[in-house]
Amino acid sequence: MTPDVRPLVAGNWKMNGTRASLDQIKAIAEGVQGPLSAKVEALICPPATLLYVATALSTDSPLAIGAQDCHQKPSGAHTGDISAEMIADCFGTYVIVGHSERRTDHAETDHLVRAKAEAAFAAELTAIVCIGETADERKAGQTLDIIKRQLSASVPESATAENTVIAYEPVWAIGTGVTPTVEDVEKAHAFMRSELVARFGDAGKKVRILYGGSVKPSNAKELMGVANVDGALIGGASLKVADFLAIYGAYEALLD
Ligand SMILES: O=C(CO)COP(=O)(O)O
Repeated sequence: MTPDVRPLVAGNWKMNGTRASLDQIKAIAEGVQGPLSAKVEALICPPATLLYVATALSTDSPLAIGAQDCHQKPSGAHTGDISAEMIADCFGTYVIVGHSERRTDHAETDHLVRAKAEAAFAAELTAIVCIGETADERKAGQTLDIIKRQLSASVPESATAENTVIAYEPVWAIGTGVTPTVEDVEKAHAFMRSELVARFGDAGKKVRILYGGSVKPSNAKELMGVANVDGALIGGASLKVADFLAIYGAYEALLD
């Protein structure tokens, strides 16, 4: 945790969810109502097909809704893509950019991710910029080099603590049930913090840095308690209402 920074517990549903899953949005929207919501923000990023209805279902809840990707242009001949403006038009307030699955499946570069984050800012969305090393890069001892490069090249110059969230997701920890040690998470997050402060000054002290990769109810308290970890980006466990709410609820004990 970072002093005076409101943590963000975010779920990334990836390519999962049909209209039947809207009941889960409703349950999460209800589940995050309560005193903890003043201290911890909750977000679900469903697939784009559910975005509009999901925001309608959560209007009376502190639950925020976001998208998983956007195009770098506001509109135009880009079959199959959605723009940041379209997300804002559906009342989404966040968009994930540069997830490792998009970097791999769609060959997205740091340069493109940065343009997408800029598109998000132009539409007044908060961009969650994902970075993280692969297993091979880690074995080669390049973890901090990769983090440094991705952070510097994927995050726009116009980033602020309000329009930008960083999600550190070691690729080898995604969907594997394996997480880095607390010491490794602490080291990576301290490094990101120092890089952000060096580049953005005081704003860099307040940019939220999420950890993502096999976050579960059983490890949430330990991981969320690490210095400079300002929340979680959760894949698989965010598809289960009870698990998402348990991870969110881990902050009850941490903020006591
Ligand atoms: O990629 C992730 C979130 O964006 C993490 O996924 P898992 O929580 O399923 O490991």
